[in-house]
Amino acid sequence: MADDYLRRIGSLIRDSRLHHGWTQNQLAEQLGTSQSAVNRIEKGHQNLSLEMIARIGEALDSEIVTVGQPEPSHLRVTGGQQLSGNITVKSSKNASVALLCASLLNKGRTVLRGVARIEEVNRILEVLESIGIRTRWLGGRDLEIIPPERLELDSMNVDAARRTRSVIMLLGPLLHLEAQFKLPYAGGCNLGTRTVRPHMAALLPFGLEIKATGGFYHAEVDRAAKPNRPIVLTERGDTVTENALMAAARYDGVTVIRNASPNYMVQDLCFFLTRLGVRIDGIGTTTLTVHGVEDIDRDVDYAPSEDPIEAMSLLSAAIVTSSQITIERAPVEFLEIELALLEEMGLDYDRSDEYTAANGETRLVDLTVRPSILKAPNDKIHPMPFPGLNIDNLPFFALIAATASGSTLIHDWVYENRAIYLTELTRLGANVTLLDPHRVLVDGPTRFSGTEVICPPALRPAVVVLLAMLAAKGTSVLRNVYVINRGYEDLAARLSLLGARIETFRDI
Ligand SMILES: CC(=O)N[C@H]1[C@@H](OP(=O)(O)OP(=O)(O)OC[C@H]2O[C@@H](n3ccc(=O)[nH]c3=O)[C@H](O)[C@@H]2O)O[C@H](CO)[C@@H](O)[C@@H]1O
Ligand SMILES: C=C(OP(=O)(O)O)C(=O)O
Repeated sequence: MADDYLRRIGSLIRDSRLHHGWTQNQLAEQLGTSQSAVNRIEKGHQNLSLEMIARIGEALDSEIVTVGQPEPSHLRVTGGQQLSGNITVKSSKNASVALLCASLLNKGRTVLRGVARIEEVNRILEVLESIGIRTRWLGGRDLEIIPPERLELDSMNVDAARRTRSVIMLLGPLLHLEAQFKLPYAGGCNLGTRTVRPHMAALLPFGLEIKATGGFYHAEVDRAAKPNRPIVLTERGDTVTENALMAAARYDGVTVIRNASPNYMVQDLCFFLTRLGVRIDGIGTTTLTVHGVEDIDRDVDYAPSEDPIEAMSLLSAAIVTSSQITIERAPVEFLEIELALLEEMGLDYDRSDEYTAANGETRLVDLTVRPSILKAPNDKIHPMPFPGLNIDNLPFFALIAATASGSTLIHDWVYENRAIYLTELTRLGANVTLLDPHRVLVDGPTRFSGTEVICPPALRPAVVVLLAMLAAKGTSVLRNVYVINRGYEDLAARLSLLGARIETFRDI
């Protein structure tokens, strides 16, 4: 068994043991082995037979690994537990997938450090591998990416590609590599129609023409085309800005992108491109001036920053369970509006002095959240492109509003479908009224009670339901949690380390 797997299995065993509140000695007793053997197993220093893994799984009443196609996995939550302790925010899904796509711009070796082990990253890795790119976990969470001489786009793993929205970000890099190619329609969260036209408009000045038919975008590249005036994005979208940046990065000239998104994943991509020798003026603003380079062949090392949406999820976990926890490494510059609003609602919390993320740029803090009595905010809550309240954080405000006294109007003007999923909270006892597809009215406070829910097909609403279950009296079941694993690494196990009672199980 490869060392990397042994370490991962070891850490799953450790998490599960801690979840049971057992010492290494206690687990050793159950297994009829020594404490030092358990210690070696947990550190990944011990070869494990399948029989041993099964015995450990049985002792801990938890499936450590599955063999073959995994069945859908579910969570059983015993709510009402207060959480305590410290938890560290992991790197963001959205930056990681953008950087994986951007690694195609580089003929050299790319190493991405501290990448969260999430399903969205796995799907993009499957896509990259299927077209001939060598990818390898170096141990822990560092990823190595080495491109081949020539891509094999016809062998693309279409199933994996269709499960992500991120695959759309291959358009920008591929236009430099191939004169003709096709990509499957992008998937991701099912939030109603999500636009592709802005991507086509942003990439047309680089000669990329796309026809969408039969489930694929068919692309043709006119190499003579040049972006001879500023590219004005018709909407300030994150992935569209990233596509424009990746196209501009290998264009031998200067490209100005206006109405660019300055959001966290875009900033991470800019910092990464800078390491590849691309000069970008205006990082963090809505006008980016990119001094591209025709050829990039560098060995590069970069660590994407921490996920503001995960930080917001953890803040919400503390709030709904009335707990004191410390959230370490929260990227505060992407949470300022959220924190200001929570303060207005009455949240009692402290933040540490700022320090810098491993990318050398992003400002981080540790946030200590204390139990607070919240009231509804004075005005409706609505998202805006950065530096506004992040659209992906909006669902968490519906949950928080349900714990606060008074009425809160949540207005999701961006997505056609996401607000609708927030009505799932009514199953757990919240008072959420859908006023129209974009607006919900939440009346609190709520005494949540446990029940069974199937995950909505959207990441953040699914996490919101899970967090409500942590607050709910009694036992709840959350079914089909792939959607959560798409964006969060071992969320259930990490919450369990804070004292939540969550078990993972599968249908037989
Ligand atoms: C892989 C990735 O990075 N995904 C993120 C990215 O998706 P992505 O950039 O793909 O977001 P979309 O292109 O789907 O845009 C989101 C929605 O916003 C609308 N829109 C956006 C900007 C604007 O100025 N006007 C406007 O109307 C679009 O029409 C669309 O309906 O950004 C979204 C919005 O931050 C996040 O929810 C996603 O997590
Ligand atoms: C909408 C989201 O993701 P995606 O763009 O990958 O569907 C999200 O991260 O909440």
